[in-house]
Amino acid sequence: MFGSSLVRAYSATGTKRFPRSFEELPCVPGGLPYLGSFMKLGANPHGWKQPMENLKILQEKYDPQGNGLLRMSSRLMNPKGDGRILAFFDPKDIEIAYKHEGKHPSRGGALAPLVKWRLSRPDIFGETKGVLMEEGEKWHQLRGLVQQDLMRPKSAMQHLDQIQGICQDFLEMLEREMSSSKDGKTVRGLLPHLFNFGFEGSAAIALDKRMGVFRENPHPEVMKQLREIEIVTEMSIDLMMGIPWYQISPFISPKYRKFVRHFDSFAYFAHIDEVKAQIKEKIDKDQLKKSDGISMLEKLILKNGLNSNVPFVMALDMILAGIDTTGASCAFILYHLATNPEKQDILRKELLQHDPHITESSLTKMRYLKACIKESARLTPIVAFHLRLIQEEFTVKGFHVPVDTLALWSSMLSGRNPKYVENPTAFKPERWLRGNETKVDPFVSLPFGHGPRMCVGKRFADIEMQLLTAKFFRSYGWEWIGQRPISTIWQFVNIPDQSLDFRLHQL
Ligand code: HEM
Repeated sequence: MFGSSLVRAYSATGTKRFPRSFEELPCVPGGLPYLGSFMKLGANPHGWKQPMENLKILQEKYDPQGNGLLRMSSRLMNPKGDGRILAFFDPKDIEIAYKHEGKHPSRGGALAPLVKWRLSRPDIFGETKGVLMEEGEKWHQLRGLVQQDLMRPKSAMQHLDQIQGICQDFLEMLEREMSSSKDGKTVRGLLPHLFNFGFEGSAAIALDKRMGVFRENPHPEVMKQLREIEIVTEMSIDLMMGIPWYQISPFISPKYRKFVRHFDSFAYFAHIDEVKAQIKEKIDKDQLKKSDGISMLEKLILKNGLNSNVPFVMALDMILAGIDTTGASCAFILYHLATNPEKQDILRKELLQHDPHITESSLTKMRYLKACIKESARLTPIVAFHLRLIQEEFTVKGFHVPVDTLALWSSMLSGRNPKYVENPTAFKPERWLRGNETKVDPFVSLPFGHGPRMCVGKRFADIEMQLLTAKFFRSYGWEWIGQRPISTIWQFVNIPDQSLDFRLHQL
């Protein structure tokens, strides 16, 4: 009965030490019952558009000594741990927290509306909620089934030519946009096109199918589906952060019913039965063999069998998870390079040392390109918060953190904090190059998360961002003509708060 407190009170050498209790941590007080003080992240002045900025204000107010730890509460966000939430600000403490994420890391119940929808659609999801939403041993098994095919560096490299083809189509679309502008050089409102790039790239990798979004006349059905996803994404923060009436009954939550309608439309559009029939035919004719040339879906079917839902749900998740994430990341890269012409020149010099057709070997040598992408993710990470439901108690800065505490941190805050990054507001890709003496702690900026539950699409997202950036800056000089500085809006991921407008100079 006294086991865990005794372990805490005595160190391994038997000398007495007293971690202070969780309740003694600096804390954001108040809040409504059930919703708790966590909801102050969505209050004025920044609202849910910039909850990270609100968190910074709350830390300055309630942790004036700058301990780097701030306790909050919300039973909505963490029903399992009595509403305990702890925000971390110091990269050293973030590293410690990851060490206690357990064998089956969990991001808690933040995606509850999506889980509810999946459970109500057994015809699509069957025995699995997908790697994004499964928990515990089921997540572990599922991740094991897809890990190798998705995370091996070679897997992504097999798609180099396919993605370069998509980049080429994007460039042709840009030419059309420019030639219809007054000065023949301007493109405005590029963000939706970048989302389309994420969609086209993910669909090509997952299904080996080109959707043709950059054609002069894209298929209206495909564009309708992209709109469905846009609606779902726009609604998701409202649903995730509001009182979950839909858990009592979907009938009392018109918002949830709308969310489901649009999600259904997208999921059924994937035409799973049709794709299944085509692949079955290939298998029957003995035409489907494990090789580099087959789609990710086909690889997963060969491993899991045609009757398993796992390959189809993974393909659906790849498409869903690759739209806004890759699109918004590319948007910020373009912005930072367009507003830093001297960095743009250094990048171009590197790109021009290689053949325009990028190969695995030339990509490996493009170190400045990768540093630009890392630096953009440090300044404007698209994921607002990283979450872990702590599975092993630990002590940090002398305070006890119990099991089932929901730990959260924001790369936006650590990445811009002068305590951890020298001259943090400057776009300085050089800081990520080997040999640079001003080292940045790796836990300062974690665009893809960390550990066994980190982003499973990282390899694909990396090559998509690298190829698009390389093609764009080799072909044009990019000049930003929007307002400065750009800021972010949290819309499931952080996206730019204004239209992406550029003037392009042909090289
Ligand atoms: C630049 C683009 C992307 C960024 C910045 C990004 C970032 C992230 C982050 C931060 C996580 C949470 C990791 C954690 O909890 O430690 C995540 C999870 C995930 N991402 Fe990505 N992502 C991107 C693109 C993609 C793409 C293209 C796919 C398609 C395969 C994808 C699929 C997933 C999946 C399935 C998970 C859940 C993994 C799990 O729970 O085991 N992501 N992503």
